[in-house]
Amino acid sequence: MPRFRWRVTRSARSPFSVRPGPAGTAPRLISSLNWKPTIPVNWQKPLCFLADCCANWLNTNCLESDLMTLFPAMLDLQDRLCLVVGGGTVACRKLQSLLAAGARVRLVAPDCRRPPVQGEFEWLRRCWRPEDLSPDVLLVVVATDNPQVNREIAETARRMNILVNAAAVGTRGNLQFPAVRRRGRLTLAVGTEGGSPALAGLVADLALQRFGPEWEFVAELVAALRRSALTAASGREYNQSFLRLLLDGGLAEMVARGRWNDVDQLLQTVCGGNCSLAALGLERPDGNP
Ligand SMILES: C[C@@]1(CC(=O)O)c2cc3[nH]c(cc4nc(cc5[nH]c(cc(n2)[C@H]1CCC(=O)O)[C@@](C)(CC(=O)O)[C@@H]5CCC(=O)O)C(CC(=O)O)=C4CCC(=O)O)c(CCC(=O)O)c3CC(=O)O
Ligand SMILES: NC(=O)C1=CN([C@@H]2O[C@H](COP(=O)(O)OP(=O)(O)OC[C@H]3O[C@@H](n4cnc5c(N)ncnc54)[C@H](O)[C@@H]3O)[C@@H](O)[C@H]2O)C=CC1
Repeated sequence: MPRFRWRVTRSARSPFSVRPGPAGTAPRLISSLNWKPTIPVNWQKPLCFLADCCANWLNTNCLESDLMTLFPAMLDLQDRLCLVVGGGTVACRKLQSLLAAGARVRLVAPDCRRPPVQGEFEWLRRCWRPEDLSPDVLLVVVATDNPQVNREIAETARRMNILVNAAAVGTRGNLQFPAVRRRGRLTLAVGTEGGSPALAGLVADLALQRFGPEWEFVAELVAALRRSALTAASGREYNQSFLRLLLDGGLAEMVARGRWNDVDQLLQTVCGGNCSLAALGLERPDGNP
């Protein structure tokens, strides 16, 4: 069966409105659709009302996630205060990712089902209170199993310009966590704008298979190369052509197989005679100079 999908770019609007007619005449029905309605005058007001109701309903119930074009960004959360409300599996997963990012985390929940294996956090062992959203909170994860509480926290936080990660259905947030996999400094982050978080996880897993453990070293190497040989001033094309030559020359495979002499050889061929792992300040993982 074909599946209809609303394509609305901003908030949904009723396609109809009523404008007052000239003095003494009935109000006019204005349609923004390419359809000129011939509707009996006494139907016009109820029809507008109905269309408004539909638009409101769509706005609050269906279109929130479809409307968004989220801006993907990497946040520096080091020492920033993040609040996690709820202590279930979901909240604990988010707690763990925030701690891994170096955030200062405050958990507000009567229980904590899966305490993180690593990292320290503050735990207010009770239910959420409005004063928990102090102005020094940068972001709040809303993950209780109580929809009303979730909505209240999210609304209060948005009013205070605090970023809201709404983990639960029916709560409106403005920051979603993507599925993240890492190879050292190479971060693979996949999002589906709330469409299917499980798919995001699956695609991230596929990407991780494609970029195996050797990519951690590859990313280190090209970062060192960028600091020394490649430069921001040279622009993208210059940088990319170097990187292409290295990758097409089999850099990742050489690293994966520990062929460090070949890596040095490739660096010399592509980047010039003096370039080598040692010259870039990188230790060979096999310990040889
Ligand atoms: C909007 C968002 C807000 C946010 O939480 O940030 C959100 C919302 C919701 N998730 C729900 C369900 C599930 N979420 C997961 C898993 C993940 N969810 C994550 C992110 C996001 N989830 C954000 C959108 C991101 C995007 O779309 O790109 C990931 C990527 C990152 C992370 O959580 O850190 C992590 C992947 C972990 C990984 O593999 O890396 C699984 C699978 C599992 O648990 O294994 C399920 C069950 C299967 C399914 O439903 O798909 C429900 C329904 C709850 C209910 O039915 O009660 C809601 C609420 C709703 O849909 O309104
Ligand atoms: N975003 C995501 O990835 C996913 C989100 N969800 C949704 O996230 C929500 C939480 O899911 P789970 O962790 O599985 O729930 P859970 O039932 O395991 O835990 C709920 C937690 O909320 C706490 N809580 C309840 N009222 C509270 C209050 N007033 N103040 C502070 N804490 C309070 C409870 O003590 C408990 O620790 C649910 O709405 C669920 O549907 C579910 C799966 C994945």
